[in-house]
Amino acid sequence: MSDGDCAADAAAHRRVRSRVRPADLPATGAWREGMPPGGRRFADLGALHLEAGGRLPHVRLAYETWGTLSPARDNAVLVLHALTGDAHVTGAPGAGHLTPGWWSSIVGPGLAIDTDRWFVVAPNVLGGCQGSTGPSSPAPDGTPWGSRFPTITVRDQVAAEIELMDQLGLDRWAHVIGASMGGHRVLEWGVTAAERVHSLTVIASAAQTSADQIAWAHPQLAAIRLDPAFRGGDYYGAAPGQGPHTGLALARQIAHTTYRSADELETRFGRLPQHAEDPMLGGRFAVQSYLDHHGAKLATRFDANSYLVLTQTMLTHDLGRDRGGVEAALSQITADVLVIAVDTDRLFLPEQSERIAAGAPNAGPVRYVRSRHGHDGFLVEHEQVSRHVAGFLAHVARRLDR
Ligand SMILES: CC(=O)SCCNC(=O)CCNC(=O)[C@H](O)C(C)(C)COP(=O)(O)OP(=O)(O)OC[C@H]1O[C@@H](n2cnc3c(N)ncnc32)[C@H](O)[C@@H]1OP(=O)(O)O
Ligand SMILES: N[C@@H](CCO)C(=O)O
Repeated sequence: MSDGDCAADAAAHRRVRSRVRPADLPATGAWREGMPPGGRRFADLGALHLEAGGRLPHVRLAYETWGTLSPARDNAVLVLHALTGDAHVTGAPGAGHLTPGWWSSIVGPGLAIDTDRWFVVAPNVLGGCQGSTGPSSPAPDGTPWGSRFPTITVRDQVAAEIELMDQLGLDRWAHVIGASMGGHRVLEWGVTAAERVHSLTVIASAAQTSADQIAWAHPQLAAIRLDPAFRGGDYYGAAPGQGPHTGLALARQIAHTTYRSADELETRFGRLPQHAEDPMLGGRFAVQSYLDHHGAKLATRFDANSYLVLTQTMLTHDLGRDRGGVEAALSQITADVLVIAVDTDRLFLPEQSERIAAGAPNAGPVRYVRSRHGHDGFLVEHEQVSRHVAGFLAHVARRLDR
């Protein structure tokens, strides 16, 4: 079994995947200066001592790169994915393959994060299942960590990313950008390694997880843990397709509802039945079918233990922990900061973005994406996100004299 395999428990699902996923991309050795971009690479980072205690004896991060590092090494941009994202941000030409990524409309030649200009690096997060060390990776005894995977935090994830940066030979990111869970890490970079980041963009995120967000996550965690196929987290030896897919799909259904706005669901689906199904006779409404679809789809591409571990890092996310509170922590950020919120986001409320902008000394006013889609607006509203990010990066380039 390879490190961080999202489908470790679901070989059967490989047959239904409709397109090539990052796990199928060519794996190459670590990136070295002067190398062309292309494919997924791995960085072996050694042991990591964890914030909550304990250690991971061997940490590996999978990552992809696009563009070329400038001779002055001043054009490196770090892109940090959200909960179920991965290192495959874009399939821009020149990246060695043309499979679209989750931000293909934002990152690429001539796009907002212009890979003709910036050297872009995107790691799969620690705890994930797309090549980086996570619960499906082998523990020292050679079997998957499963239930034994230690508690990790956003700070541990960033500590691993700092190790990656060192291994790549980079001193300072020109820019670090991420949304949602990616935004947690962006902010943590800004505090933990203030001197190593020139500028930040944090999208649809928060400096501290709210009670409401913890509440929404609570039944998601329970849905996975209560699936009999979860087996306390040690399900990797199960027959193909016998993993905790039901629990994971249910968790995604709960989450997906929070990723979209009530208004959108009403406008798109209203009370329409799903095709010929009759809700009066036990059939589904269209919105139920929509959630079934998204739940089932995630279960084909993600590992339930990673979902738990990463969700837990979001729950414990608190930029102010042991730093005198959120405002004291935000005040330590020296980077220029762009904060973007989605006006209809009912999970990461615009107030949470306003708090970041008010607290980070070099943040401008919050820029709003106007969308009917809610939290997922950062993945859907490409033009608006591009406009805000491109404008800010032009400012960053001027400040760097690039
Ligand atoms: C950084 C990251 O976050 S990376 C991870 C991003 N990707 C995901 O999160 C995957 C989950 N998908 C999503 O969250 C969203 O689809 C997004 C954000 C990627 C795109 O949003 P939208 O373009 O608005 O897509 P939408 O939410 O309408 O979903 C479309 C899907 O629902 C399906 N669908 C729509 N109506 C119904 C229905 N009544 N019954 C069943 N399925 C339905 C469509 O067929 C389509 O399926 P497909 O994605 O398999 O092609
Ligand atoms: N669709 C996003 C939402 C979380 O921000 C994801 O799955 O990562």
